[in-house]
This record gives sequence, C-alpha cells and structure tokens, in this order.
Amino acid sequence: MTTRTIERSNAKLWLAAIKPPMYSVAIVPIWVGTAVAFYETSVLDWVIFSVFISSAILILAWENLSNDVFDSETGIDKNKAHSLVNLTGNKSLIFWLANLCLTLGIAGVLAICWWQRDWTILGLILTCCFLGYCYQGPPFRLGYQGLGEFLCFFAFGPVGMSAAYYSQTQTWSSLNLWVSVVVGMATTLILFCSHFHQVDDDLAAGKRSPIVRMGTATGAKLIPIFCGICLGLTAVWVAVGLFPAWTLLSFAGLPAAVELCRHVGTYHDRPDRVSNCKFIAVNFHFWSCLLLGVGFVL
Ligand SMILES: C/C(=C\COP(=O)(O)OP(=O)(O)O)CCC[C@H](C)CCC[C@H](C)CCCC(C)C
Ligand SMILES: O=C(O)C1=CC(=O)c2ccccc2C1=O
Repeated sequence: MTTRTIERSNAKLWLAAIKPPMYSVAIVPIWVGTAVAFYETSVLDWVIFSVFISSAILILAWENLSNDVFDSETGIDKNKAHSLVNLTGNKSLIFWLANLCLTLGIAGVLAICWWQRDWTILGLILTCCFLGYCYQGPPFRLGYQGLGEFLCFFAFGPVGMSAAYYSQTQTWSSLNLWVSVVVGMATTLILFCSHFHQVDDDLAAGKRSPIVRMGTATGAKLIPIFCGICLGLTAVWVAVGLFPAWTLLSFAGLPAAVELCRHVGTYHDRPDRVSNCKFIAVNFHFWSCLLLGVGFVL
C-alpha cells in the first residue's frame, strides 16, 4: 500500500468516526420547533436560535463521543475500526473531550435561560441529556435492552422540540407536540436503521437491539411503515387543517424514503451492503423535516 492510500483510508476512518451528516439530527428539532413558533407567534429571535443550534450540536457530540467511551467498556466496539477510542487509543482523551462538549453545550442553554430569566429550557435539555445517558451509560444501558428507540423518540421529538418552541415564545403549543411526533419518528428511524449491520457484534456483546430481537427481514418490512407514518401523518394533518398546506413540501423526502426501503429490503442480511442505510435514513430525515419547517415559515 502506498502512503497516499494509507492516508486516504485513515481520513475515511476519521470521517466515519466523526459522522458529520449525523449532526443534522441535532439541528432539525431546533429548526422545526422554532419554525412552528414563528408560524404561531410571528416571533423569531435569531440569537437564541443560533445559540440553541450550537448547543444542540455540542450536546450530540457529547452523546456520540461518550457512546464510543461506554461501548469500549462493554467490548461491543472491538471490531469497530472507526470508534474514536480505537482510533486514538486514548479513552480518557475522548472522555474529557465529551465532557468539554457537554459543558459548552449546557453553557449555551444556560445563557439562553439567563437572558430570559427562565430555567424551563434547562430542565428540558437536561432531561434530553438524561435520556441520552440512559441509552448507553452504566448502570442503565437501555440501548442494550432494545429500548433506545423510545428514548430517541422523546429526546428529539416532544422534549427537544418543546425546548426549541419554548426558547422562542416562553409558552407551550399543542401544534408543536403534533409536529414533534413526525420529527421524533423520523429521527428514531435513523437509530433503528443503524442496527442492521451490527447484529453479530451486538449478539456477541449481549446487546438485544430491536433488529437482534426481530431479525433483519422483519426489521426491513417495518421501514416502509415508519416512512409511511411520517409522511402520511403530515398529509392527514394538512387535510384536517391542523398543518398549513406548505408542509406538504416535506414529501421532498420521498425519494430518500423509497431508496431506503428498496436498499434495506434487498440487503438487510448483508452487513457490508446495508451498513450505509442509516445515512440514507439521515437523508430522508433531513429533507422531510427541513421542508416541514419551511412549510411553517412560508
Ligand atoms: C449515540 C446514538 C446512537 C449510537 O448507537 P450505537 O451504539 O448503536 O451505534 P455505534 O455503532 O455508532 O456505536 C444516539 C442515541 C440517541 C439517544 C437515545 C438520545 C440522545 C439525546 C441527545 C443527547 C439530545 C440532543 C439534542 C437535543 C438538544 C435536541
Ligand atoms: O452513530 C449512530 O449510529 C447514531 C448517532 C447519533 O447521534 C444518532 C442520533 C439520533 C438518532 C440516531 C443516531 C445514530 O444512529
């Protein structure tokens, strides 16, 4: 192997470890919650919006860095070359980097609370962090019991989006909760898809992910249902007048949904081929939810 080939595959490993596209998952609930707030109140504070987005990205970085730390302790990542702990060989560096991200993320939330003299958002975001910790940290490790999808739904759906809405309006909204069901489900679909290629490693480490429990073939059959519910709910709520018609723009996510269903339907039991499916799910989540938010702003 030439030096350049080695450098290229190293760069690929680092990119796979850092997972840049995954961070859209932190931006989306803040964007959509803010868009619903604008739709209902015509209020949009750009400073709070920007600080909240930065904090959400930092908090998700904490979640991912600490995931590599905790997974290194259970042995589940021993074959995962793109774990940051395996790449650096320095668990305590990743642990402290994770804590730094969490501290900075919470500092941003504290700044918003201090400007508004209201600590509600801090409570909501600490709840999201607690759900994130329960997913992977001892003694809970609920992700190992196959319960991660429920935590994910609430963190990125009702709780995370209520925090975003509240940061703009300092009040609550039932419409925002309906919208958060769609965002929560689209985010949960990403986590669900992330398990398909890991069945062997998960089984060996005693992790009973939903795909380990139900098998890859049944899991693949659930994906069109997930996508159908996300887009179908929007269509029904537009039909009954709950959502504005422009939110149908979220159907821009349909091509990614079709690609995801076909890809996982064909390759669900081929780890090498199915491993990229969570990024197709990220595409679906990004386009459908970005444009759902645009539909509330137009
Ligand atoms: C870290 C997550 C998934 C990785 O899972 P896994 O270990 O199977 O994957 P690897 O193979 O890559 O090791 C995501 C877990 C999501 C969790 C249930 C909820 C996280 C909540 C966040 C802390 C909320 C942050 C955003 C909020 C402010 C809107
Ligand atoms: O690495 C992963 O598999 C995931 C990382 C992540 O931050 C996330 C957030 C929300 C839903 C799913 C996921 C992942 O699957």
